[in-house]
Amino acid sequence: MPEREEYALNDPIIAINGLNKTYQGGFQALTRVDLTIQRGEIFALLGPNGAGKTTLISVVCGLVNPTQGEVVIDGFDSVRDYRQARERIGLVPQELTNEAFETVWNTVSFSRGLFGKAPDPAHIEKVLKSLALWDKRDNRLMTLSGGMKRRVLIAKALSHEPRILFLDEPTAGVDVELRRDMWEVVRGLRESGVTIILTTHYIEEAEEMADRIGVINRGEIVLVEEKAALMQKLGSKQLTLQLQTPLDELPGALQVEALSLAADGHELVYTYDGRQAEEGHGIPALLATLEREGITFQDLHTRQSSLEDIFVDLVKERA
Ligand SMILES: Nc1ncnc2c1ncn2[C@@H]1O[C@H](COP(=O)(O)OP(=O)(O)OP(=O)(O)O)[C@@H](O)[C@H]1O
Repeated sequence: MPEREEYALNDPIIAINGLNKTYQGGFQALTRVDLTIQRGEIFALLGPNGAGKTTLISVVCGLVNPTQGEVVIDGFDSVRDYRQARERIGLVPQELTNEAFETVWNTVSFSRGLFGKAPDPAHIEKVLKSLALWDKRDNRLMTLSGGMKRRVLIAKALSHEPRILFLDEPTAGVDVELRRDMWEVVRGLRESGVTIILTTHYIEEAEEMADRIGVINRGEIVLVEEKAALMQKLGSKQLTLQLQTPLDELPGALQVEALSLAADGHELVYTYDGRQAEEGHGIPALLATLEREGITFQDLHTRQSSLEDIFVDLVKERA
């Protein structure tokens, strides 16, 4: 393990190596998890219910001990150097666990104190302003809306100036508008230099926010990829041509894997990704073949597979 002094700025901010977690009672929630998180990125951890997302976050945050393996946070071991490691992390938990009768200001200031940090009203003010909570600073938590309560959780997590922020299902159960608000908040935090790891069920959220995406299923990381590369590699597109005259079957020249007839021969469906174009079966080649064969079409539309399709396929494959 690297000594703290040797830790370079371009080293990953989190390095997880060979992590296993077996809960008392014998349930293995994490199996050989290796994962690195780069400084300043937004990493989305996707997985179905019970996949191990919260367990993984809890181990990284030092709340749950690993059975095997290690986590190094900004150069500090999460077990051996617990205090230094934990100080670097802000955790926004899934559940709303606020003191109903406290004010926003007191709650957030108190959280900072829990990390042994000296009071810093200027920092608390900055955090509250960045989360649009400044006007509510003297309000009791019970008087806030659900969305504001969630922001208070983020403010608490940021009170001690962490470099890493974990958001466990940040927008579970909130309406679309509020979800978009939260995304703005998270983007702003990234711009201020905070590394962000979020877990989510909402594929749209990962698609919208993440620089990289990890998929966890049954305690194993089954994929980690740049979002753009993932979409390109696994995502496919479909071109549907509505034929002028229906076909009973595809002529020989069109009998390739990527092509099929649909809607009783009224539609020709072409499923493609970057590969077909490289192999000379791209759209121009298809259109040229159609012309040669005298097949005409009256309309067309395209559809791109979403991260959701990719995710469902991945998790299904390994079920
Ligand atoms: N304290 C515990 N003791 C025993 N088993 C546990 C404990 N905590 C979690 N588990 C089990 O470990 C597995 C992973 O749970 P975890 O909460 O990490 O999943 P998750 O991916 O966060 O799920 P969700 O999306 O539903 O929050 C589940 O099968 C869960 O029942």
